[in-house]
Amino acid sequence: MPVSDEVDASTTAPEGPALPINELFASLQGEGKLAGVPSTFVRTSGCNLRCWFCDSYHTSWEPTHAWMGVEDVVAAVDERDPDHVVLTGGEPTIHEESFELLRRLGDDYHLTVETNGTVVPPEDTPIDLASISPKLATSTPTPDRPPAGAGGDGVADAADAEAADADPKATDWTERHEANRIDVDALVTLVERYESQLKFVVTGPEDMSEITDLVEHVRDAASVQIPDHEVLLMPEGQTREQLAETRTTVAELAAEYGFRYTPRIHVDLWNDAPET
Ligand SMILES: C[S@@+](CC[C@H](N)C(=O)[O-])C[C@H]1O[C@@H](n2cnc3c(N)ncnc32)[C@H](O)[C@@H]1O
Ligand SMILES: Nc1nc2[nH]cc(C(=O)O)c2c(=O)[nH]1
Ligand code: SF4
Ligand SMILES: [Mg+2]
Repeated sequence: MPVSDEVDASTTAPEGPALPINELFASLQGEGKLAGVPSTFVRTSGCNLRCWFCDSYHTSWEPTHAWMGVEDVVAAVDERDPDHVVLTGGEPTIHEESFELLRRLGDDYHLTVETNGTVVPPEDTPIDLASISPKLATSTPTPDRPPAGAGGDGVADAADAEAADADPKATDWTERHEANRIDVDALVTLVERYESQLKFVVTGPEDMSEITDLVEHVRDAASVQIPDHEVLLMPEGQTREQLAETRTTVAELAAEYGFRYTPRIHVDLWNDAPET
């Protein structure tokens, strides 16, 4: 579903600070060190990257949204009365108004921001957990790895390659995604400033050398420790079936390398249903 029924379906931005909202819902945090914690999710639309596997296709490859004033988002969160709020996307940090929203929510809620780690928020932005998911080389879209979301079957095959050639979306984004997916300085600032987790989407053993190199670089440059238990390996997969194929390998890699494994419990529970 492109835009949640729960969000006001305004197609034009209201006066004052506003955000393009794709979904706003209550669920359990499905990933990372707060997995299982009841949380209200605010999902902005729009992203500066294009992972081929993006499970939020309608915020990246085909962004759709309704505009909500920041005050209306705050009211919708207050109505659900959670302890924890998760701001996600798309990439929430590409919108200045996300920082205004966080400032408005900061006194009342524990705030997690799900981010690809390419943008540093203004210094006064309250964030209790920076959930950083740096994007690896295997996230880059190519004709062999076209977008898997909404309508795709998640299996890159000749038909997808042909479709990607015909529709230049995937190849248009190959270079742009590759050029922008990692910003070590931004990652260092984020881990120095906030309680953090580095949550890597893992497609297989070939991802491990890039993960260990990147973690080493960030550790060398940062003035804070990054313990192994804050480096999380998460299996790639938008559906139960896809996760069933990757999770054992990824769990075994976590055990082998001493990093933490995170499940995707919302996928186990509700598969790829919207607003979960
Ligand atoms: C949709 S993203 C939005 C936040 C931000 N743009 C990012 O990528 O971190 C939310 C989380 O889902 C993860 N994710 C997206 N598609 C996935 C997939 N197919 N399998 C596993 N994790 C996925 C991202 O890596 C990120 O941790
Ligand atoms: N339940 C649930 N937990 C999540 N944790 C991070 C999510 C995200 O899309 O950022 C997410 C999500 O989409 N659903
Ligand atoms: S960075 Fe996040 S929202 Fe953007 S395409 Fe990748 S997974 Fe999707
Ligand atoms: Mg999600």
